[in-house]
Amino acid sequence: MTTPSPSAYSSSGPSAPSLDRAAFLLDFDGTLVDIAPTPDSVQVEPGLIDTLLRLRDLCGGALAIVTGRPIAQIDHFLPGIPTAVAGEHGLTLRRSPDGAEEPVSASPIPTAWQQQAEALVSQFRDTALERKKAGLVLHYRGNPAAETPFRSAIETWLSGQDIFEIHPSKMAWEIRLAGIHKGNAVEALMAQAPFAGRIPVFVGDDVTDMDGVRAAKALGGYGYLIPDDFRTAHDFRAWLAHLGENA
Ligand SMILES: O=P(O)(O)OC[C@H]1O[C@H](O[C@H]2O[C@H](CO)[C@@H](O)[C@H](O)[C@H]2O)[C@H](O)[C@@H](O)[C@@H]1O
Repeated sequence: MTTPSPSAYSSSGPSAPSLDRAAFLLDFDGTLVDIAPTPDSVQVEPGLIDTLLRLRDLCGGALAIVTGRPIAQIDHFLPGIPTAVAGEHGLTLRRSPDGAEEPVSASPIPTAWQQQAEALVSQFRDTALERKKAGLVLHYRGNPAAETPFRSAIETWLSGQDIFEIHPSKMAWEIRLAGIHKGNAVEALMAQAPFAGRIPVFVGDDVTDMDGVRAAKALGGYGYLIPDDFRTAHDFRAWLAHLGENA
Protein backbone atom coordinates (compact mmCIF):
# COMPACT_ATOMS: atom_id res chain seq x y z
CA MET A 1 0.00 0.00 0.00
CA THR A 2 1.36 3.45 -0.82
CA THR A 3 1.59 6.26 1.69
CA PRO A 4 -1.14 8.81 1.06
CA SER A 5 -0.20 12.34 0.24
CA PRO A 6 -0.80 14.83 3.03
CA SER A 7 -3.42 17.51 2.70
CA ALA A 8 -3.63 21.18 3.55
CA TYR A 9 -4.45 20.25 7.16
CA SER A 10 -0.76 19.76 7.78
CA SER A 11 -0.04 23.49 7.84
CA SER A 12 1.14 23.33 11.47
CA GLY A 13 2.43 20.02 12.77
CA PRO A 14 2.78 16.60 11.21
CA SER A 15 0.88 15.55 8.09
CA ALA A 16 -2.61 14.10 8.15
CA PRO A 17 -4.91 12.87 5.42
CA SER A 18 -7.97 14.95 4.61
CA LEU A 19 -10.64 14.30 7.21
CA ASP A 20 -13.10 12.75 4.77
CA ARG A 21 -10.51 9.98 4.22
CA ALA A 22 -9.05 9.70 7.72
CA ALA A 23 -9.63 7.39 10.67
CA PHE A 24 -8.28 8.47 14.06
CA LEU A 25 -7.08 5.93 16.60
CA LEU A 26 -5.91 7.79 19.68
CA ASP A 27 -4.20 6.89 22.92
CA PHE A 28 -5.60 8.38 26.14
CA ASP A 29 -3.05 8.95 28.95
CA GLY A 30 -0.23 11.27 27.98
CA THR A 31 -1.95 12.03 24.67
CA LEU A 32 -5.58 13.15 25.03
CA VAL A 33 -4.94 13.99 28.70
CA ASP A 34 -1.75 15.00 30.47
CA ILE A 35 -0.12 12.54 32.84
CA ALA A 36 -1.42 13.12 36.38
CA PRO A 37 -0.25 11.97 39.84
CA THR A 38 -2.78 9.11 39.86
CA PRO A 39 -4.92 7.40 37.19
CA ASP A 40 -8.11 8.87 38.72
CA SER A 41 -6.86 12.45 38.78
CA VAL A 42 -6.42 13.07 35.05
CA GLN A 43 -8.22 16.14 33.74
CA VAL A 44 -10.04 16.34 30.43
CA GLU A 45 -9.07 19.77 29.12
CA PRO A 46 -11.90 22.21 28.39
CA GLY A 47 -12.54 22.03 24.67
CA LEU A 48 -11.31 18.47 24.14
CA ILE A 49 -14.82 17.03 24.01
CA ASP A 50 -15.87 19.57 21.36
CA THR A 51 -12.69 18.85 19.39
CA LEU A 52 -13.33 15.11 19.44
CA LEU A 53 -17.00 15.44 18.55
CA ARG A 54 -16.19 17.70 15.62
CA LEU A 55 -13.46 15.37 14.44
CA ARG A 56 -15.75 12.34 14.75
CA ASP A 57 -18.37 14.03 12.60
CA LEU A 58 -15.90 15.17 9.97
CA CYS A 59 -14.31 11.74 9.60
CA GLY A 60 -17.56 9.83 9.30
CA GLY A 61 -17.43 8.48 12.83
CA ALA A 62 -14.00 6.92 12.40
CA LEU A 63 -12.73 7.88 15.86
CA ALA A 64 -11.46 5.26 18.30
CA ILE A 65 -9.63 5.35 21.61
CA VAL A 66 -6.93 2.69 21.94
CA THR A 67 -5.85 2.64 25.57
CA GLY A 68 -4.19 0.62 28.26
CA ARG A 69 -7.09 1.40 30.57
CA PRO A 70 -10.24 -0.69 30.93
CA ILE A 71 -12.99 0.50 28.55
CA ALA A 72 -15.22 1.62 31.46
CA GLN A 73 -12.67 4.27 32.39
CA ILE A 74 -12.82 5.81 28.91
CA ASP A 75 -16.62 5.87 29.24
CA HIS A 76 -16.13 7.81 32.47
CA PHE A 77 -13.75 10.41 31.04
CA LEU A 78 -15.10 10.64 27.46
CA PRO A 79 -18.76 9.59 27.78
CA GLY A 80 -20.35 8.80 24.43
CA ILE A 81 -17.52 10.37 22.43
CA PRO A 82 -15.55 7.69 20.53
CA THR A 83 -17.23 5.32 18.11
CA ALA A 84 -15.08 2.43 19.27
CA VAL A 85 -12.82 1.74 22.22
CA ALA A 86 -10.03 -0.80 22.56
CA GLY A 87 -9.01 -1.28 26.18
CA GLU A 88 -6.23 -2.95 28.15
CA HIS A 89 -3.72 -2.52 25.29
CA GLY A 90 -5.95 -4.33 22.80
CA LEU A 91 -7.27 -7.15 24.98
CA THR A 92 -10.78 -5.72 25.11
CA LEU A 93 -12.79 -4.20 22.27
CA ARG A 94 -16.10 -2.39 21.91
CA ARG A 95 -16.67 -1.79 18.23
CA SER A 96 -19.61 0.64 18.39
CA PRO A 97 -21.11 3.03 20.96
CA ASP A 98 -24.22 0.92 21.52
CA GLY A 99 -22.42 -2.42 21.16
CA ALA A 100 -21.25 -4.65 23.97
CA GLU A 101 -17.67 -5.17 25.00
CA GLU A 102 -16.57 -8.34 23.23
CA PRO A 103 -16.18 -11.34 25.53
CA VAL A 104 -12.60 -12.17 26.37
CA SER A 105 -11.47 -15.67 27.19
CA ALA A 106 -8.25 -14.84 28.95
CA SER A 107 -6.41 -16.31 31.88
CA PRO A 108 -7.03 -14.20 34.96
CA ILE A 109 -4.06 -13.14 37.04
CA PRO A 110 -3.34 -15.89 39.62
CA THR A 111 -4.90 -15.13 43.00
CA ALA A 112 -1.56 -15.57 44.74
CA TRP A 113 -0.01 -12.77 42.63
CA GLN A 114 -2.95 -10.49 43.40
CA GLN A 115 -2.61 -11.12 47.12
CA GLN A 116 1.14 -10.56 47.05
CA ALA A 117 0.64 -7.39 45.00
CA GLU A 118 -1.80 -6.06 47.60
CA ALA A 119 0.66 -6.83 50.38
CA LEU A 120 3.48 -5.21 48.42
CA VAL A 121 1.76 -1.88 47.76
CA SER A 122 0.76 -1.72 51.42
CA GLN A 123 4.48 -1.63 52.27
CA PHE A 124 5.20 1.44 50.10
CA ARG A 125 3.26 4.62 50.81
CA ASP A 126 1.70 6.47 47.86
CA THR A 127 1.82 3.45 45.57
CA ALA A 128 -1.20 1.69 44.10
CA LEU A 129 -2.38 -1.57 42.63
CA GLU A 130 -4.60 -1.30 39.54
CA ARG A 131 -6.50 -4.44 38.55
CA LYS A 132 -7.42 -5.30 34.97
CA LYS A 133 -9.31 -8.16 33.32
CA ALA A 134 -6.17 -10.19 32.69
CA GLY A 135 -3.47 -8.08 34.21
CA LEU A 136 -2.43 -5.73 36.95
CA VAL A 137 -0.38 -2.57 37.33
CA LEU A 138 1.89 -1.59 40.20
CA HIS A 139 2.03 2.23 40.23
CA TYR A 140 5.00 3.93 41.90
CA ARG A 141 4.66 7.54 40.61
CA GLY A 142 4.04 8.68 44.22
CA ASN A 143 7.05 6.78 45.56
CA PRO A 144 9.85 6.13 43.04
CA ALA A 145 11.75 4.06 45.63
CA ALA A 146 9.26 1.28 44.91
CA GLU A 147 10.33 0.92 41.27
CA THR A 148 12.98 -1.76 41.81
CA PRO A 149 11.17 -3.80 44.47
CA PHE A 150 8.02 -3.81 42.34
CA ARG A 151 9.92 -4.98 39.28
CA SER A 152 11.72 -7.70 41.25
CA ALA A 153 8.46 -9.02 42.67
CA ILE A 154 6.85 -9.20 39.24
CA GLU A 155 9.88 -10.94 37.75
CA THR A 156 9.70 -13.53 40.50
CA TRP A 157 5.99 -14.16 39.90
CA LEU A 158 6.47 -14.45 36.13
CA SER A 159 9.45 -16.79 36.17
CA GLY A 160 8.80 -20.23 34.71
CA GLN A 161 5.65 -19.32 32.79
CA ASP A 162 5.00 -17.66 29.42
CA ILE A 163 1.33 -16.67 29.67
CA PHE A 164 2.01 -13.24 31.18
CA GLU A 165 4.73 -10.66 30.50
CA ILE A 166 6.07 -7.61 32.32
CA HIS A 167 5.76 -4.25 30.52
CA PRO A 168 7.17 -0.88 31.55
CA SER A 169 4.65 1.94 31.75
CA LYS A 170 5.06 5.53 32.90
CA MET A 171 6.15 5.18 36.56
CA ALA A 172 4.45 1.80 36.71
CA TRP A 173 5.12 -1.87 35.99
CA GLU A 174 2.37 -3.81 34.30
CA ILE A 175 1.65 -7.53 33.94
CA ARG A 176 -0.14 -8.32 30.68
CA LEU A 177 -1.04 -11.37 28.67
CA ALA A 178 1.74 -12.23 26.23
CA GLY A 179 0.99 -11.30 22.62
CA ILE A 180 -1.59 -8.62 23.44
CA HIS A 181 -0.75 -5.22 21.97
CA LYS A 182 -2.30 -2.12 20.47
CA GLY A 183 -1.33 -3.13 16.93
CA ASN A 184 -3.94 -5.92 17.09
CA ALA A 185 -6.60 -3.38 18.02
CA VAL A 186 -5.65 -1.02 15.19
CA GLU A 187 -5.86 -3.89 12.67
CA ALA A 188 -9.20 -5.12 14.04
CA LEU A 189 -10.78 -1.67 13.96
CA MET A 190 -9.45 -0.79 10.51
CA ALA A 191 -11.17 -3.90 9.14
CA GLN A 192 -14.66 -2.71 10.13
CA ALA A 193 -17.02 0.18 9.37
CA PRO A 194 -16.66 3.13 9.63
CA PHE A 195 -12.86 2.72 9.75
CA ALA A 196 -12.37 0.35 6.80
CA GLY A 197 -11.22 2.04 3.59
CA ARG A 198 -9.90 5.08 5.47
CA ILE A 199 -6.33 6.10 6.23
CA PRO A 200 -5.42 5.39 9.85
CA VAL A 201 -3.83 8.07 12.01
CA PHE A 202 -2.57 6.65 15.31
CA VAL A 203 -1.14 8.93 18.01
CA GLY A 204 0.36 7.91 21.36
CA ASP A 205 3.13 8.67 23.79
CA ASP A 206 4.40 5.50 25.39
CA VAL A 207 6.22 2.23 24.66
CA THR A 208 2.86 0.46 24.39
CA ASP A 209 1.90 2.86 21.58
CA MET A 210 4.73 1.81 19.30
CA ASP A 211 2.72 -1.23 18.19
CA GLY A 212 -0.17 1.06 17.24
CA VAL A 213 2.21 3.30 15.29
CA ARG A 214 3.66 0.31 13.44
CA ALA A 215 0.20 -1.09 12.60
CA ALA A 216 -1.09 2.26 11.30
CA LYS A 217 1.97 2.71 9.09
CA ALA A 218 1.75 -0.88 7.82
CA LEU A 219 -1.81 -0.11 6.73
CA GLY A 220 -0.57 2.85 4.70
CA GLY A 221 -1.37 5.43 7.35
CA TYR A 222 0.34 7.66 9.86
CA GLY A 223 1.73 6.84 13.30
CA TYR A 224 2.92 9.60 15.59
CA LEU A 225 4.54 9.67 19.00
CA ILE A 226 4.81 12.37 21.65
CA PRO A 227 7.45 13.83 22.11
CA ASP A 228 9.06 12.72 18.80
CA ASP A 229 6.41 14.09 16.43
CA PHE A 230 4.55 16.47 18.77
CA ARG A 231 6.64 18.17 21.47
CA THR A 232 3.93 17.78 24.11
CA ALA A 233 0.46 16.30 24.50
CA HIS A 234 -0.82 19.86 24.57
CA ASP A 235 0.76 20.52 21.17
CA PHE A 236 -0.90 17.37 19.84
CA ARG A 237 -4.32 18.47 21.12
CA ALA A 238 -3.87 21.90 19.56
CA TRP A 239 -3.07 20.20 16.23
CA LEU A 240 -6.16 18.04 16.61
CA ALA A 241 -8.34 21.08 17.28
CA HIS A 242 -6.85 22.77 14.23
CA LEU A 243 -7.81 19.80 12.02
CA GLY A 244 -11.40 20.06 13.13
CA GLU A 245 -11.66 23.81 12.87
CA ASN A 246 -10.35 24.06 9.33
CA ALA A 247 -12.46 21.42 7.69
O1 LIG B 1 -2.57 3.54 26.83
P1 LIG B 1 -2.88 4.73 27.70
O2 LIG B 1 -4.24 5.28 27.50
O3 LIG B 1 -1.80 5.78 27.59
O4 LIG B 1 -2.82 4.18 29.21
C1 LIG B 1 -1.56 3.79 29.78
C2 LIG B 1 -1.73 3.63 31.28
O5 LIG B 1 -2.22 4.89 31.76
C3 LIG B 1 -2.54 4.99 33.15
O6 LIG B 1 -1.36 5.10 33.91
C4 LIG B 1 -0.53 6.19 33.54
O7 LIG B 1 -1.27 7.42 33.61
C5 LIG B 1 -1.65 7.84 34.95
C6 LIG B 1 -2.47 9.12 34.82
O8 LIG B 1 -1.74 10.13 34.18
C7 LIG B 1 -0.39 8.04 35.80
O9 LIG B 1 -0.76 8.43 37.13
C8 LIG B 1 0.42 6.74 35.82
O10 LIG B 1 1.66 6.97 36.51
C9 LIG B 1 0.72 6.26 34.40
O11 LIG B 1 1.38 4.99 34.43
C10 LIG B 1 -3.42 3.84 33.60
O12 LIG B 1 -3.52 3.83 35.01
C11 LIG B 1 -2.94 2.47 33.09
O13 LIG B 1 -3.93 1.48 33.36
C12 LIG B 1 -2.73 2.53 31.59
O14 LIG B 1 -2.23 1.27 31.13
